[in-house]
Amino acid sequence: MTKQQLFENILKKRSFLCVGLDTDITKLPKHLLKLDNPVVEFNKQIIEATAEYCVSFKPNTAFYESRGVKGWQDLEQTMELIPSDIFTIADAKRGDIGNTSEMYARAFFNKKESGFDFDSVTVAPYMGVDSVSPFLGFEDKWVILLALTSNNGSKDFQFSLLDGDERLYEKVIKQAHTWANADRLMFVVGATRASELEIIRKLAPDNFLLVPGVGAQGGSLQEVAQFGMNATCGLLVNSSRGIIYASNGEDFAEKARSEAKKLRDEMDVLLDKYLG
Ligand SMILES: O=c1ccn([C@@H]2O[C@H](COP(=O)(O)O)[C@@H](O)[C@H]2O)c(=O)[nH]1
Repeated sequence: MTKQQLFENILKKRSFLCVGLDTDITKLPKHLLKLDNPVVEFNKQIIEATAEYCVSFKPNTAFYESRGVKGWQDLEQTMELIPSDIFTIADAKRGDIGNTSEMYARAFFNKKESGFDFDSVTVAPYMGVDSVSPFLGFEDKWVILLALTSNNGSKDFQFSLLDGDERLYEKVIKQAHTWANADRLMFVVGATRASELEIIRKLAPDNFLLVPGVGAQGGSLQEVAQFGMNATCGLLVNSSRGIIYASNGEDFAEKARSEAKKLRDEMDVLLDKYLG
């Protein structure tokens, strides 16, 4: 999917919501556990209930990898259920020496070999250009590079001051601009770091930002939009637990739908306010 197509979907749906499919089998509603494939059934109902209100789905691969072969099969079946006009993110946080990164890229982008055809994958920048460029070798696919993460531990390294008063996350963003342009490269910025968004927008005026951390982690959607929105919206705001576990009863899909709609309705107002 191109940047323009993503922006058109945002305008059409009046939403920049990304629903996180972080499906933990221990948190599923009890009535689903009797089924042969509870994770896929749960995801199917969540996708059907929320697709109208979001422009992206983001399975965090850890929730599937932790269950071995069955988890990978569930992820593959889940991906088949996502409508083709919705942007997909493999939140896998990969990156290794070049030839290994090439294998990771094939795992998420080469459907013929692996069964997966994600639009994008999250990548850690720490190992540098040769660890990221294999992902960029796949035409029309996106790299979403970790810049400033939402967790407390982000302070351990990402805020470190380098020579000339530059912080490590700023260097990541600047350097990454020499690897790819805003048509193929997004950055992860936590919603809990909204105060940094003004600086980040100066460094990355045109890039989409994937912003996790609203909902369960307490980040503010209003602040993210105020400081982070650009002329093509430039934001994909993720909520996982706040939507998919809104209820663990038989009404889980209905409750997920209302949570997604609530966020979409707020986004609609914010799009009016900042994009006109
Ligand atoms: O900085 C980061 C990077 C990734 N994540 C991931 O996003 C979701 C957030 O889930 P919630 O339930 O909405 O808190 C999850 O998959 C994280 O691994 C992040 O939170 N922060």
